[in-house]
Amino acid sequence: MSTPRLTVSGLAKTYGNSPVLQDAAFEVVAGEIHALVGQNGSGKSTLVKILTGYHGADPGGAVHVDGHRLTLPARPADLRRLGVSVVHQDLGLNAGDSVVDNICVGSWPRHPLTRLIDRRRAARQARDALERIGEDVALDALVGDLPIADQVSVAIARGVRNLPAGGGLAVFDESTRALPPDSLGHFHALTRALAAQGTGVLLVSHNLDEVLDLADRVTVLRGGRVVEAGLPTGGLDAAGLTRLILGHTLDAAAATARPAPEGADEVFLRQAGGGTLTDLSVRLAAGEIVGVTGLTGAGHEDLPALLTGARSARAGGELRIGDTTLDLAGLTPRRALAAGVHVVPADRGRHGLALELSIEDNIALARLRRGRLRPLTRRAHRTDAATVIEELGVRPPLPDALIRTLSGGNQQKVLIGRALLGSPRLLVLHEPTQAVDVGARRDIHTAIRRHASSGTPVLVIASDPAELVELCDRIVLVHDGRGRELTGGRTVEAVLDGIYQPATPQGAIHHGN
Ligand SMILES: Nc1ncnc2c1ncn2[C@@H]1O[C@H](COP(=O)(O)OP(=O)(O)OP(=O)(O)O)[C@@H](O)[C@H]1O
Repeated sequence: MSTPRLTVSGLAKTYGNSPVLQDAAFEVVAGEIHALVGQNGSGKSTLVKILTGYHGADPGGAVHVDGHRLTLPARPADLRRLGVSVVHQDLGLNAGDSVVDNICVGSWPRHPLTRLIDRRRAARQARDALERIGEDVALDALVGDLPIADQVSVAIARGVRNLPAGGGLAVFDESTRALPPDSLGHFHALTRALAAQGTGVLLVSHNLDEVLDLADRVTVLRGGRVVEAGLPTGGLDAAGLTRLILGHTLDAAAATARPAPEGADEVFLRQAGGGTLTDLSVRLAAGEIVGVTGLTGAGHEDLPALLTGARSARAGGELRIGDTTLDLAGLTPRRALAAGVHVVPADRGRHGLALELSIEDNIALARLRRGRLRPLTRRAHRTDAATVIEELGVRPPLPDALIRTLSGGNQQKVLIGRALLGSPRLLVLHEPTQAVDVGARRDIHTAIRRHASSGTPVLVIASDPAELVELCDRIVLVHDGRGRELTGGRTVEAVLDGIYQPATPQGAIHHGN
């Protein structure tokens, strides 16, 4: 076997009295893609944060990069010298900054005497980094204006900029979590090319297909301990990997589809437009789960903001819920809530949860926001929190735990569980299972189905075709701002085919009353 780029041995981390990583040991060798997987809260981010210098470790453990021992907590200068870099969750780019700024942020080249930023050298380094991965992106462009494929290139170029040619260690920390399926291929191709040059790649991902497709070997964390170190992925399938991650298999029967609800439409979203969306109509019967998807920029991602009333200035169309008709153009968040529209955003940190408050307070806050006149008693808040923790399997199961201290997936569970508590007349979920492990995804789907079965219509806006096929009774595809329903079989292939095809008049949804 070739030289280890990374050797982790006896690594441990304790927060207060809680050991979250214990005696972790594994190796990443030159030129391999090595996946690090585990349930939410199993310690993956903690390990990555130790590798990248964000956290120190308990005494006793060691990290070696190319045979050199890294002093912990790792210092940025040491990481640069040894060639360790990270591509952050969701690419971690700043949309409002240029390509050069995004690639060079954190380690600008400076003039040796004046210590001022040397912009010419920065541009050269950014271009070199892009060239190394075979990409060519306009250096002055604002990253937010670039197509997602180019944003992927910029994020990876930033990751490789400080790596020695053909060497070093690149850590991809859930980098593809929110990437749409149409840019995943590009990401995977660049990652493979990087490893082929000799760089070691450590890939943290909840996407089992991605792990099986991309990684050569996998290390599995369970409850802070490594239960498999460097297992070749060749002999593994999704069920086998699931068993390793959870410690048990998932009950296949629990995932089977339920009969599609029938009955009069409870909700009619009619000719909705705003942002990139121009014409989307969706009808939902009581208890129906309808998915909405499309390629990046097709317009479906604008739907959550339209339905919360956050984008009403540029909106058009109407939303009918029972006897109430809301004009999307004049919709305010207060009116949307009063009509019973609950939207769970994709960006839980910015629009969803108060990170410095506890699980219980976050749940109580949501009740207040929904305009309850009478505040609930403390005991009711406790019961709410206990319900969410139990139903979604939140870890740690402590109502007083601060949201900030929860792993990403457990934060997501609180967000979804909280939304399911109320009795919305329309529940809108944007990427409901991002960042959650394979078991939690099943729990979330079961909870959504159970909720729908009590009569709530649910709209799911998501980019993963497999998730939509698994969860939804019907699927609407958005192409160039216009929606049409997927007809025929609901399969992953049909969704993927459909999102590339423009709407035809026959396929469009009937707009009449
Ligand atoms: N600052 C902190 N204080 C206390 N506990 C923490 C803190 N940060 C993380 N933890 C705990 O450490 C454990 C491991 O969290 P970590 O973020 O490493 O999990 P993870 O495997 O990355 O999960 P996910 O897949 O959900 O991101 C969790 O139980 C979490 O609650």
